[in-house]
Amino acid sequence: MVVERRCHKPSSLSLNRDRQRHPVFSYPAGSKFVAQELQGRCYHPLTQTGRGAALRHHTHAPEFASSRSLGRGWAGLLLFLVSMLVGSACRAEQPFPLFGPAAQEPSLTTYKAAPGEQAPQSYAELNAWLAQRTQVPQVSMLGGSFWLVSPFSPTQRDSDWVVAFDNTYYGHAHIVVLGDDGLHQTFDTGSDLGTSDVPRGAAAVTLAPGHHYAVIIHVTSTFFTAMPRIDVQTRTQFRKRRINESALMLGSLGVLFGLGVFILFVGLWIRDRSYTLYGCQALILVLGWGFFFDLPQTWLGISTGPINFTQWFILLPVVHARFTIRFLDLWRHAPQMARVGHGIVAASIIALPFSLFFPSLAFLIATFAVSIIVFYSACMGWWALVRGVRRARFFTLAYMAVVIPGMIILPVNFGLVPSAVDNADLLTLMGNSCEAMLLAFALADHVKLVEDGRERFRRGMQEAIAKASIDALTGLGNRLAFNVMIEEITRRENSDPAQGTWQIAMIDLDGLKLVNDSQGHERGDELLQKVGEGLARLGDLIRAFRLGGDEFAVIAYGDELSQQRLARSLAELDKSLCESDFLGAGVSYGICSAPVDQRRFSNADFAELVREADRSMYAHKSRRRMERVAEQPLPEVGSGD
Ligand SMILES: Nc1nc2c(ncn2[C@@H]2O[C@H](COP(=O)(O)OP(=O)(O)OP(=O)(O)O)[C@@H](O)[C@H]2O)c(=O)[nH]1
Repeated sequence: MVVERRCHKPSSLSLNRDRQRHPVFSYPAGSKFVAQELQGRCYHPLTQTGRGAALRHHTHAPEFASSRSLGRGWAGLLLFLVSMLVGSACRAEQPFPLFGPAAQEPSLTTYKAAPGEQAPQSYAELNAWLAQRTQVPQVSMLGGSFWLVSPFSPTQRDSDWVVAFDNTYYGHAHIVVLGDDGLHQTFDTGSDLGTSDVPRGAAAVTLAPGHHYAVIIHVTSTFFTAMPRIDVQTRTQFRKRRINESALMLGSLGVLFGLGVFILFVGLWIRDRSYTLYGCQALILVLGWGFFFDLPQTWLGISTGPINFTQWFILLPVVHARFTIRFLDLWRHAPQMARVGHGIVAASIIALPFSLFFPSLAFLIATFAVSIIVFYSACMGWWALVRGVRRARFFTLAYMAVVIPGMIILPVNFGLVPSAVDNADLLTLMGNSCEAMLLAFALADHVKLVEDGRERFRRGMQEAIAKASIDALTGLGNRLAFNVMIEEITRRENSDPAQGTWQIAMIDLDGLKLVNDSQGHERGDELLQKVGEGLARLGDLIRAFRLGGDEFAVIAYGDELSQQRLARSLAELDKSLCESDFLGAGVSYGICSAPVDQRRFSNADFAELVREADRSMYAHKSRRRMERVAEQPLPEVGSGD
């Protein structure tokens, strides 16, 4: 039974074009549905053989405990790296000239300095002057006033030399260079004065080969960051070295600053606290190192008063600990450790004013604060890495970049072992830049992991929807799939109206109850499957659904001829069922079609089509019933007894 509902004249567009416009039909009809795209609200059905098929092999893998063996591999590699580097640094007999030609490092004797004491005026007075001094083993890390004396003789036949007083932060140094050739040269340097060279504390002197000289330094500082050192180098060598050091210092600061600003901006933009904390952390490091190298005074002429680099480093754990907690999600995975992190934050906040009131302790507090936070973050990263947390890979690597120089430098700073490198501060700054870069990688890696997780979730949802859209018995789409397809068609037609004819057939299976009751439910299921198979074979541009029970529907697209073909196919299916051994089986159906020609289709239009097809199907069914009744032999008339 075919009921036609014409809207406009039918189209004559080619099938290929129609297929392009309606890719939903370009897969074999009757196969299972896979929802391909769940982008917010809209998704469209595809079949098993389409793109959706590739999705089936995807598995869900939670990030935690996903790759423990991989994590242990990384951890082992890092441990090996650290032990190699620290071991070779400790074996070094002389400081390794990392940043340029090695300098002469004449030995340095330290004496206590008293107020009002003057340096000797000539080399000849030196011995008598030294006899009046009280020698001490080394400068106190908590600051004070000291005399540092270092005799030396130039080892090269060169007259242009540079004497540099470095390896430590100091407030004010008055440096006197005396020689047995009558040389008497003085210069003042130090953070309190606003030095003009970066890094601080170098002066050019003219030395005659074969003569003896001495550097006498009167240094006063609230604290020292390491044991002071005097470097004597020819000017050419010194220039090379200073260019290298300055370039590396500025490069490292530039990396920190660039990463800090960029990631802070990204964090504020996407409102992600990890990024914001990371950006702040990098910028605090820039300020800390900038103050360490006296850049505000040297470049900007700003006097920083009681504020020095230490306050920035004490502030660092406040953001650093929170970044670690957030990035590794410690509140969820290790709440005790997250509490420890918050303890570090609180301790740093308390220590900040303390460092201003007790300036000589400021560096020790800063060293302690930085060591604790680096140790905490490295341990947390390590802990997470061993548990297979993928995002901890670059994170742990980043902390190795500061732990390695830290392990080499800290014992040197406290005078416990001889210096292994010639500019420990710069090495630490470079370690910080590497750390910042690796943490930026860690954030990028994290973004990728989040994106992967989102993709897995999306695919999981697609699979779930696909499963929920399939009728398990027949493999046809179910009522959900039917509704989705109608929505999809209306959406497509509205955005890109086509020319053609939409046909909907409503089909009801006859005799299922009889088969169930007389031949058993299994035979009833077989009958349903047979109908499903028959409908699935109807044609390329036809999709069949089992709406529930013994109700089926077909949506087809084509021209008038295809509509007639659909009616013929359903009639053949009915015939084959009637001739089968399923008792009283057959199909009743009604087809309704709506030609479209640049016409907007709504859900209501389709609902109307479905209703009309339904009405026509019931008409067909009742007519078949009447026919059957008519075919039955009339009951015999009583014999009249
Ligand atoms: N075997 C089987 N039976 C089902 C299934 N779903 C529904 N049924 C049964 O199918 C029967 C449908 O009953 P009716 O609607 O009267 O079906 P019918 O015998 O074809 O009669 P008409 O549709 O009125 O022509 C009910 O007894 C249901 O319990 C199924 O998945 N498998």
